[in-house]
Amino acid sequence: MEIIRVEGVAKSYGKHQVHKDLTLSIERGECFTLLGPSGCGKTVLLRLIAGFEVPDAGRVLINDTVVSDPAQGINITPDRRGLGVVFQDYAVWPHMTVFDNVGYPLKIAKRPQNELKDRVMETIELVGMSGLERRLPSELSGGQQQRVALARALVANPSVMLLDEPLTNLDANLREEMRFEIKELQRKLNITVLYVTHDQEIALAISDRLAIMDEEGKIRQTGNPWEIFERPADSFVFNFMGIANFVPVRRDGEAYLVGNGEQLIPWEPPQGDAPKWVAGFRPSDVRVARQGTGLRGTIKRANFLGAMMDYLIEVDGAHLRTNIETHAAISKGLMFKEGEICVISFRDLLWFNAESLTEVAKQ
Ligand SMILES: Nc1ncnc2c1ncn2[C@@H]1O[C@H](COP(=O)(O)OP(=O)(O)OP(=O)(O)O)[C@@H](O)[C@H]1O
Repeated sequence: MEIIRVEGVAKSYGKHQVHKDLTLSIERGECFTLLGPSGCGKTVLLRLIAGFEVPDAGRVLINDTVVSDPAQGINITPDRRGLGVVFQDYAVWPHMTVFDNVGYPLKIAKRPQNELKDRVMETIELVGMSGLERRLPSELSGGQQQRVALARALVANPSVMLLDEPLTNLDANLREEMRFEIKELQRKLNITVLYVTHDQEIALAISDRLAIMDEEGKIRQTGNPWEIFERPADSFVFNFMGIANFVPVRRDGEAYLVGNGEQLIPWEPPQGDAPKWVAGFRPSDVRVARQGTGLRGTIKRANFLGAMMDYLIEVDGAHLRTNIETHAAISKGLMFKEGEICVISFRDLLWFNAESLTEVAKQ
């Protein structure tokens, strides 16, 4: 059952149209991520849902209640939408203790003192901050401050949490730890989370479902992490979810050749009659060997990245990237040097129509 519904929403700032006719549904109890490049309108959408912005057209519903509908003159204020919000720039208040920061939403809601105290202590414990109630934010680490912001968003028992890139300012280790904690909290409290980020890894790690938004604010695909990664709806999604190789192919009778060369691509050819095709594959979907069947190429660049070896390979004028675990490369004799000859084959490959580079040709 859906808990948030955005229906045909449009939003412009002056001449700049950020959203036009955007529709999106979020199910009760799921962790839903909105993933898209910087500036595509993710924060604007969250602010529209939270009630900090009013749409020019369309409606927003929360729990089947219309909370924004300019056509009807409806605009419920943020504090009456039952949402917990952690915005990137919505930091904790520096002059207030942890206790006062977390208790603030209950204080302005004029909740009785006893209830406020119990609930604040309970929420502080929930985010693992017990014992630090009297500290000021300046006496906390970045991760602890982020926990305070989370606690403040959770204290009023919201049915939905809106999180806007809450981990951006944390270092890599802390980011990973916090993303597991957010997921744990969501499961434990059985609440709905709408998470906004441009970080693919976080999105794949925490989401039940995710939506991929392009630069124009258009949603290209909605699905679970597996569907988004393995069954991208188009080349934008495919490319956005990791480095992708797009290699033009030449059709010659039944043969499909790379670039201008004479080598057959060792993969089922595309069906359909697009005038030109492009083969799309991720570096991890390329197998590299010293001999055997496959496409012959030349190692143009060999980069040691610690756990991985990253190779740039030229095949008949086309350049493609592949990577292999360093341990595997050593044990299998695949530590290539620049200029060496290699043979490549594929674990997975998708055909794209070269004209638009948007539609995946179904195999
Ligand atoms: N109050 C505003 N006035 C004018 N333009 C705005 C306003 N808020 C957002 N925009 C513009 O709307 C576009 C979308 O901004 P938004 O903050 O939603 O992007 P985002 O996808 O969240 O990006 P990021 O991942 O970098 O945070 C941007 O071009 C931004 O400049």
